[in-house]
Amino acid sequence: MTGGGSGIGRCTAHELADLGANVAIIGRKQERLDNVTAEIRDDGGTAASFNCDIRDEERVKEVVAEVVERFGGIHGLVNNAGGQYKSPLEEISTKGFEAVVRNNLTGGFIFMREVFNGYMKEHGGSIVNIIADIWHGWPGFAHSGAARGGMLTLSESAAGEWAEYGIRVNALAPGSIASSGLDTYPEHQRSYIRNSVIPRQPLRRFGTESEISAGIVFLLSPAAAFVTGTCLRIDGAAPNGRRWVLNGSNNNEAYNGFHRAQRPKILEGTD
Ligand SMILES: CCCCCCCCC/C=C/C(=O)SCCNC(=O)CCNC(=O)[C@H](O)C(C)(C)COP(=O)(O)OP(=O)(O)OC[C@H]1O[C@@H](n2cnc3c(N)ncnc32)[C@H](O)[C@@H]1OP(=O)(O)O
Ligand SMILES: NC(=O)C1=CN([C@@H]2O[C@H](COP(=O)(O)OP(=O)(O)OC[C@H]3O[C@@H](n4cnc5c(N)ncnc54)[C@H](OP(=O)(O)O)[C@@H]3O)[C@@H](O)[C@H]2O)C=CC1
Repeated sequence: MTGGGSGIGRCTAHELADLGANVAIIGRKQERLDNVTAEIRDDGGTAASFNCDIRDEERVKEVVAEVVERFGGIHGLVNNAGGQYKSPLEEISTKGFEAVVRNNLTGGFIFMREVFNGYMKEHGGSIVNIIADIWHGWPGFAHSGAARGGMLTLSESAAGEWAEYGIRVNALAPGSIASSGLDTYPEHQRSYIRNSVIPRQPLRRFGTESEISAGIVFLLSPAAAFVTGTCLRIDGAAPNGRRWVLNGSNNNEAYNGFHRAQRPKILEGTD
């Protein structure tokens, strides 16, 4: 479980441990990892923490070997670690773009490859890659949208290539989830989500960490034995990228910046 020290990862680690799994809690901040490991042990479960930056290839190799040594195998991998910052596309530096892609795509790729080579190739397993609500883009988070879109197709490719090894690979896309991760954003951004994003979503509320962990557990479990190469969207039917068009009373305002000659024929005579 990468990113197991907080939020969705912590919640999923608890749920997996309750179901009897031995859980490897992976992340960078040792105190968080130790806290979650202690919580699970207090509840009677089995867990161990592994300090690791998912972008550090050599450390990932070591951690995969340590987990196999400690628990005897890796039957499930949850690539959950990730995050990004909000920025207009034109202001994202190349360094910032690459940092976000490395955290949300390359790191997950490294983990998948190492778990495949270090255990699953011989024994099979299930991989769940956490992405985001990236349909129709992710305005304000273009770097992360690009990385998560990459993670989606990476999951589909891996599902095709690794099916013969008994490995299932799926993505899971959370919508707006009331998690510790969301709490890291400044209040004005959170209130924008609360007041402008959530009301345009059919279920009109934030999702919870446990609603995401339930989906992860399903995809890891034998109940999903015939599910691979797909994406489970748990988002209350959030429109995300489409919100820019859905914002007005009709769609015409989306064309306001266009010269008359460029406007679609269907809009002629509507203003
Ligand atoms: C609509 C409302 C929705 C409001 C919010 C909507 C949320 C939607 C739901 C999503 C929820 C979640 O994902 S929950 C997960 C929450 N957690 C996070 O998001 C954690 C975010 N942070 C990180 O993971 C990392 O800091 C990350 C961004 C990957 C960068 O890590 P690194 O250590 O590799 O890199 P750094 O050295 O920090 O930065 C590298 C460069 O990146 C750029 N950079 C980094 N942070 C920056 C920042 N805050 N602002 C500008 N630029 C930044 C700069 O160019 C940096 O270079 P210099 O200029 O040289 O410094
Ligand atoms: N909450 C939401 O609304 C949504 C969340 N998501 C995604 O779901 C996932 C979990 O989010 P959530 O629980 O909300 O947020 P959190 O910020 O609580 O969780 C992210 C976790 O990832 C770990 N992490 C980040 N970067 C690295 C790294 N390079 N190496 C190792 N660990 C890392 C962090 O721990 P540490 O800093 O200690 O390493 C942290 O525990 C993230 O990928 C997030 O982007 C997607 C859509 C919506």
